[in-house]
Amino acid sequence: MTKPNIIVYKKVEPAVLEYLAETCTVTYFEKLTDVVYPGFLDALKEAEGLLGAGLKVDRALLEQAPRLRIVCNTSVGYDNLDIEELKRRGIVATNTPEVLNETVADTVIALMLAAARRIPELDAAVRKDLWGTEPSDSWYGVDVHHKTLGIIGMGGIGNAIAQRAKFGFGMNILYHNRSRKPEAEERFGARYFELDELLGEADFVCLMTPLTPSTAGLIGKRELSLMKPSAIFINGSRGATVDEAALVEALEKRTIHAAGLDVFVEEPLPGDHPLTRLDNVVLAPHIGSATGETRLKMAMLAAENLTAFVQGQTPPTMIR
Ligand SMILES: NC(=O)C1=CN([C@@H]2O[C@H](COP(=O)(O)OP(=O)(O)OC[C@H]3O[C@@H](n4cnc5c(N)ncnc54)[C@H](OP(=O)(O)O)[C@@H]3O)[C@@H](O)[C@H]2O)C=CC1
Ligand SMILES: O=CC(=O)O
Repeated sequence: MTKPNIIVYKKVEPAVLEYLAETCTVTYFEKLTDVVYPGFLDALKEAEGLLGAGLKVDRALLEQAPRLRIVCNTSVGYDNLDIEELKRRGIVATNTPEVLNETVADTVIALMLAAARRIPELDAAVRKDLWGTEPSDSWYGVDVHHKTLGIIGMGGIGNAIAQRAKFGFGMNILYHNRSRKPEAEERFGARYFELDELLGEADFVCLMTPLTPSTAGLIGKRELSLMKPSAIFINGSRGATVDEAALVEALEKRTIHAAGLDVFVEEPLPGDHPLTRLDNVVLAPHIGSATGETRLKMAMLAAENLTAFVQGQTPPTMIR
């Protein structure tokens, strides 16, 4: 029996490619910088499966992919996929939930600590030989422990953040979500708040929703104005859940204290972006899940989804 042609468009471990090659004929692009990347459109014409993350899979792309039957994201977020259009065409889509929860929560906590204790700024000062010349109180930060954390989006990752914040740092947990989460209320003593009330109460506001029509621009000028002047805002979701211009203004005018950001409207973030000029923001290059161990698990889960599908089974983490 001939093996179905598939495209892997993101760098994955050789073990993942070997596993896929057992059931599929793989065309591999380590990094796809553009859909007109040499050879990609030709491969797309024959492809029955696509595996990777971030590629915008919309009607225009699907017009170029007449044989496509499955799209496997190596990410939990799937805002790159036009799900309605895929469904209309009977194409299955999968993502990688759960396996990255702990790693992304570590990143979010790292951003909270780095922003509160000004780690990147002070690292730079030490390297510039300023230790000993600056008065020590100019390097003071703010405490994280026992403060109030407001989590917007109490899903898999939100819960892993709450776990760390509650039991590691003794924080008081508030949350806002599309639906109530009795288990989180029970486990972390998390209290449900409407969005505006949460913004006014929290010392740390952490945004962890998917990017959807209902969350695009969820945090804008008005929402930023509701936060405390001492608030630290963390975005681990997607850049477009926040009005970035309004966030820059709030940080510049210090109407909020600081921010820690892993995601941006334009990625990679341009080197001359206004955010890069601010010393009260910690910037990370969308590395929430980026450890070797977790990225391997994510790629393997995507590969298992694809393999199950070509073998006539239901993929384990199908988007419904
Ligand atoms: N920075 C990074 O590297 C990473 C970023 N992410 C981002 O994080 C997102 C969340 O991941 P994950 O926790 O696994 O997803 P989950 O689906 O487990 O959780 C998302 C939560 O957001 C809630 N939610 C959805 N829409 C709204 C809304 N309009 N208002 C309030 N809450 C809402 C959901 O509510 P309900 O329970 O009612 O559905 C759910 O509880 C991903 O979609 C991705 O965009 C993920 C991984 C890494
Ligand atoms: O941003 C990463 C994801 O898994 O979603």
